[in-house]
Amino acid sequence: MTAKIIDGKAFAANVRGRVADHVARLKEVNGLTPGLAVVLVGADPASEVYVRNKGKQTVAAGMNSYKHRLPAETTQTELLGLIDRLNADPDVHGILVQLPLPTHLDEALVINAIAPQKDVDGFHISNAGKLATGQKAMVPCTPLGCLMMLRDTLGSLAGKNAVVVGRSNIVGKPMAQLLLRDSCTVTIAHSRTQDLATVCRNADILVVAVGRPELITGDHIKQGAVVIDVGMNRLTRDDGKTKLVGDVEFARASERAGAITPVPGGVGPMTIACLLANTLTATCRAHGLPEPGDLTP
Ligand SMILES: Nc1nc(=O)c2c([nH]1)NC[C@@H]1CN(c3ccc(C(=O)N[C@@H](CCC(=O)O)C(=O)O)cc3)C=[N+]21
Repeated sequence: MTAKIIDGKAFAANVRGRVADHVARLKEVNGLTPGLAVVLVGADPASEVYVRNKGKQTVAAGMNSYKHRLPAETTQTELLGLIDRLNADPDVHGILVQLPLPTHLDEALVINAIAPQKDVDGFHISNAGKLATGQKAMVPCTPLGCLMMLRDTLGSLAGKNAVVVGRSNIVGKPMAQLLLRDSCTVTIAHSRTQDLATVCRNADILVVAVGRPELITGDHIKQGAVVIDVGMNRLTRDDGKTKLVGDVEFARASERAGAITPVPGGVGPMTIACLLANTLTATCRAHGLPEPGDLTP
């Protein structure tokens, strides 16, 4: 079998289009413009590019983008002060603090200082707890994007065996919660799992987010499985150029999978589209308006 390639780029463009339609209506009917504040501490070049892309797409969807660039030596008190101001600002509906933060800053403390209803990353302890207990939450963007692509590919996920490789708070754990909510039988595997290939070969749905280039090979894939590759590993080739590869060995895996996401052009673009969707959702909730049902889990 040769897998269907799930076009995350096209899917993301469709999501952004739907967000833009909702935003246009919010403006016209309610006189509201969603606003997303992005906070970047320090000057990591990769982060700069990524933050610039987010800003562009935010504006293209008709939303306001507020960028806050702080020097690497910003103190915790200064950063918490900015978050307080953004929490109190009625024009800001979503706040994203770009991770990782410089090591002298306490990431958990900073994230938990964001007002949970403005936490468009879904990283706040309150949102994680709500997701885990089936309450309405802000859902992390990457798992939300993966869920949308899985539902689009498979229809109902009920009863499927889902294996999530990776147990991070930002992808693995919330992904497992979302799959469980959709009535999958969920296994969370990780770097210490014994006989990973056997565990993975049981998966109708395989979501990989371990950050190890091409750890998952064809040998790990059940015939016809749907494979979602969250990995983004930048490798330097012999000629000095860099290339982006996932956590899945794409060529081999697509000989067995039923459908698979590429890297780049798979999960990455969906993450940003879902950030915009979450900002729209946060705006609707802040104003007691009906939520965009097609853009929330
Ligand atoms: N608070 C916080 N929230 C985040 O969501 C967050 C973060 N911090 N820190 C950094 C990571 C990284 N991240 C990416 C999302 C999309 C692409 C993306 O769209 N990639 C494209 C192109 C990649 C390329 O060619 O460089 C693709 O996969 O096709 C990349 C990276 C979000 N992050």
